[in-house]
Amino acid sequence: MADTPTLVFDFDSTLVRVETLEVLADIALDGRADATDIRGEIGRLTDQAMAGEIAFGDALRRRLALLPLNQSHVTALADRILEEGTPSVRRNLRFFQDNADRIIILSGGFREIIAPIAQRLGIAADRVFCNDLIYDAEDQVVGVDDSNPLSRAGGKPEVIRSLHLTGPVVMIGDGWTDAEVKLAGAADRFYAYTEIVRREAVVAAADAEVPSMDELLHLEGLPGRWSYPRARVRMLLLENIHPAAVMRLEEAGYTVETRKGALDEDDLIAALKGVHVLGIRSKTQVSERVLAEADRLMAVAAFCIGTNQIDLDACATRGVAVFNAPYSNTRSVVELAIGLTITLMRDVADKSAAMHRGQWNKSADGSRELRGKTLGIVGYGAIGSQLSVLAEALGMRVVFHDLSERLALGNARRMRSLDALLAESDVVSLHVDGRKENENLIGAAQLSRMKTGTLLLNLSRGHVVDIGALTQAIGSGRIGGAALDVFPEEPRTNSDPFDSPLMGLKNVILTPHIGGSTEEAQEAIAEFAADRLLGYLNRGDTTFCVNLPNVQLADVSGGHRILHIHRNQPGVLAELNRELTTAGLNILGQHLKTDERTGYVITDVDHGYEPEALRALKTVAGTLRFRLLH
Ligand SMILES: NC(=O)c1ccc[n+]([C@@H]2O[C@H](COP(=O)([O-])OP(=O)(O)OC[C@H]3O[C@@H](n4cnc5c(N)ncnc54)[C@H](O)[C@@H]3O)[C@@H](O)[C@H]2O)c1
Ligand SMILES: O=C(O)CC[C@@H](O)C(=O)O
Repeated sequence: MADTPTLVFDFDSTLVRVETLEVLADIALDGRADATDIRGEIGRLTDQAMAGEIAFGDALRRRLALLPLNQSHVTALADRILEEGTPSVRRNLRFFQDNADRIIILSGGFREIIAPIAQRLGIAADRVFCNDLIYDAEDQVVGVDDSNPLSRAGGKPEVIRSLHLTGPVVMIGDGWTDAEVKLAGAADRFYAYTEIVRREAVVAAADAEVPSMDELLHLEGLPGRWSYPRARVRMLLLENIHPAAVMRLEEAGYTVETRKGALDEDDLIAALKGVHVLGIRSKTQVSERVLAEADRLMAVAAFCIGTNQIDLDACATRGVAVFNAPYSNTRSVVELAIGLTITLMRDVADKSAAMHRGQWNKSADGSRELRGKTLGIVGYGAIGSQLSVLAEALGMRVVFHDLSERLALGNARRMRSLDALLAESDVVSLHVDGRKENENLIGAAQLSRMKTGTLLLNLSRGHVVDIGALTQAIGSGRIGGAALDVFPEEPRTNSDPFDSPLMGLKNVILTPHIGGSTEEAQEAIAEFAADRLLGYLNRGDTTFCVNLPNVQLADVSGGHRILHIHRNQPGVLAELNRELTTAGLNILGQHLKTDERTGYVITDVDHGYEPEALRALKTVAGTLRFRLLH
């Protein structure tokens, strides 16, 4: 077809991640005393030639003259060149193989090195244009074939012109000699390929910069390994999320930006423009207003347990998936709760503070062992139930209260009411979730039901305790001490001030929301939440999603996957399938899962269909979000 473009690829630092001559220099100079100097000179010549500062043919001959190169060196590189394929080229191998008849390799490099890659990509030998090394009788390289235009300045445009290609010619490469093809009028478009090396002058001369094959194929409207270049998917991670997450997401090809603190609503709205995935911890409020303004948002990950800072319903209504890491910091919170209980029981915090002021106060008054005391756990979920096990192991009696039916572990006793638990406990530890209804769960009335001298711990959410009432109860002596890790108002960053009426009170320990802040927990959260995001973005997998139906999915293989999130209303699946049939799609497999609010349909189809036909799926009544994956 006349309009089908011919894609002309450079080789070094484009199809492979190395510069051939530099690697040959390393091999040929191995063990020589002057290796560093020669190596440096060769690198300089390569850079100057690639940036267009000296003529290519000139640079090639000068570099070869510097090298004691022989056939065995060339063969050594040829034998391992397949390992040096550029990552996104390797990923898109199938594109090369399926489109080999519209691809040309055009390089100043050498045939022996290019041939194995061309073969792997399925490109016929007569579509490879490159230099031929000349050897003497001892197999030493003495130069290149001077009659080959590619051994001279301006060789690449000359070769392309001589081919009399019909249809558009698209040149792709990292060097100046590639830019020259377009500048000399031998190509219609030139893409500066920057996955391996980025040269300013080359980028400036290009129609566009492509940091990967995925981007190139996307810009050219050609089918690649990924339905959408992952580098175009922008992720914003706030609140100092562990670098393990950034590493995992970047390694998968996504573009990740990080910021240390949380953002207020207006700043978050501004920061979310064009962002597809938001990562937060407990402080960033993802409100209805934020979501209404987020033009691209498809997923939010809470890199923590709590999700009360996110308007989950508003997210679901927009088809925005929300993930968290429900178990990764559980143990850290439990260990801190145990430590704080002992610290409160022994008045350690005040005694230590006094020592720092030079006061020695050796006394057993008010100091008690854990053993035999009753711990009342409010909220017997992941944290509460694990605390129960550890507290019993330390000799405590455990009672608990939970709104849901929970299995009592060990000898723990379930209490039918919160009041009954409060009346019986020596220590009350709060581990309820952050639902709105739990605001002031512990207020003046509840504090008055506790035994005099009871200790109170809150490592759940700040709004669960009425701080004014607690301050009074501590002042009156009803509460013997308290440890609070969470507060109704928490500073957004470490540089913002903290204030609370509890500051300075006796036997009150205040910690800056660090229950889950251990190195182990933060790394585990980072990996878990990043994996959930990758599962969703790459496969459509919603396992552990907290606001959409959970569907566990294998990788897309062979076909394409259509993901359709919709309001749970009658007839959506039937209409969707009607549209799929009209579009001529052959369905390979289909899942539907609904909750009371939302439906999620995953349809794997054969890829031989007209992509335009899929547009109709977006118009199916009730559609919230539609995505195609392959
Ligand atoms: N301080 C920290 O750094 C830190 C770290 C992790 C988790 N958290 C918080 O700890 C809390 C517990 O986490 P989890 O993983 O155990 O959650 P979870 O969902 O496993 O357990 C919470 C339990 O509380 C129960 N519950 C809710 N409201 C209740 C009420 N009014 N009365 C009795 N029971 C009630 C639920 O039924 C559930 O069993 C959450 O608020 C979470 O955000 C804090
Ligand atoms: O690390 C955080 O910001 C939150 C920790 C904790 O409250 C959680 O919900 O997991």
